[in-house]
Amino acid sequence: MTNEPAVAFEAASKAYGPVRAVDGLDLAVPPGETVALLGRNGAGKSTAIGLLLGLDTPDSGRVRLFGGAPAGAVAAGRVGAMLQEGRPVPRVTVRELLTFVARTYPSPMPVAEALALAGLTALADRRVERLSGGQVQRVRFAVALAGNPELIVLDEPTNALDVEARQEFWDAMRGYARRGNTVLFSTHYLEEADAHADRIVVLDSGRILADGTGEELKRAAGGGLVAFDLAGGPTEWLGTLPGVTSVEIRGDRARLRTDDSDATVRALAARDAIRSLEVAPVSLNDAFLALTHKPAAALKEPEPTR
Ligand SMILES: Nc1ncnc2c1ncn2[C@@H]1O[C@H](COP(=O)(O)OP(=O)(O)OP(=O)(O)O)[C@@H](O)[C@H]1O
Repeated sequence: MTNEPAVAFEAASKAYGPVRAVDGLDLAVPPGETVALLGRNGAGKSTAIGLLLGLDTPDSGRVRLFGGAPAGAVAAGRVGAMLQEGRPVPRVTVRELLTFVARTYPSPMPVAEALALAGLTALADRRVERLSGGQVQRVRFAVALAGNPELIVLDEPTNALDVEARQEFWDAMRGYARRGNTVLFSTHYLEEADAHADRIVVLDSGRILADGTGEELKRAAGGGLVAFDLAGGPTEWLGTLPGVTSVEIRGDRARLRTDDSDATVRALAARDAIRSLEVAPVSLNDAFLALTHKPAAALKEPEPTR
């Protein structure tokens, strides 16, 4: 391993006519990190991934993989990818397919190892067209592993999978990441980004809106919510409390947004204004909305877990 980032976007831009799909993107991913690219439809995730894999070239700036041009890293098998478009399912077994793909790489991962990592050992002799959607997605993951890559790039890998298939997919991905490999995946799902990535990069209109852990995004979006009963008390002083960024009064209940819940609660307690006190962290969903300033309808959420 070198000290080079696994992935580096350096002021990379790509426009389609008037649309700046990727707009001056600067992003470095060190080896071993799992990063989620989070954004709404059209945020620029797939375009960024296309640039990263050398499928497209930036209009300006550049993209480097392990310190070199993407095409070199891809040809050497250092990068595996799972893109969105589904290819027709071949009429061969899982093992046959993987064996065939592995032969196209200079130093492939042993087929049995790719099968195990993708959770497909028991399905190795099943024909691909007889698998479920979730299993096919893991076959695509195994195909991406065939070249024994150090970096894997996944464009919305769990789209259209049910909860169980999603969990199985992420288990497979984590097994790969635990070996010290780098993962970059795109998603619309906040919970998936939070649960499976070390770092979340929020993209909007081809630019980075936020970059950090789920916790950091929540903090950046304004910490928490403190609510309590006013019990007929005055309200004009609430906005001056430490940490408070906004005040909302509904009936006899005050709801304060704060970037320092602890300080806000201490100040309220000093005034004995803690009747039916409620303190809640800002949700990741709220954080994302605050960052993108878009209505909730623009977001997709995964189905609730069982
Ligand atoms: N080949 C293309 N020709 C014209 N416009 C394009 C092309 N590819 C992408 N765009 C536009 O660039 C912008 C970014 O699209 P991109 O597919 O990268 O977003 P995304 O975040 O991956 O969205 P999704 O979540 O829907 O996959 C969008 O406005 C899209 O319409």
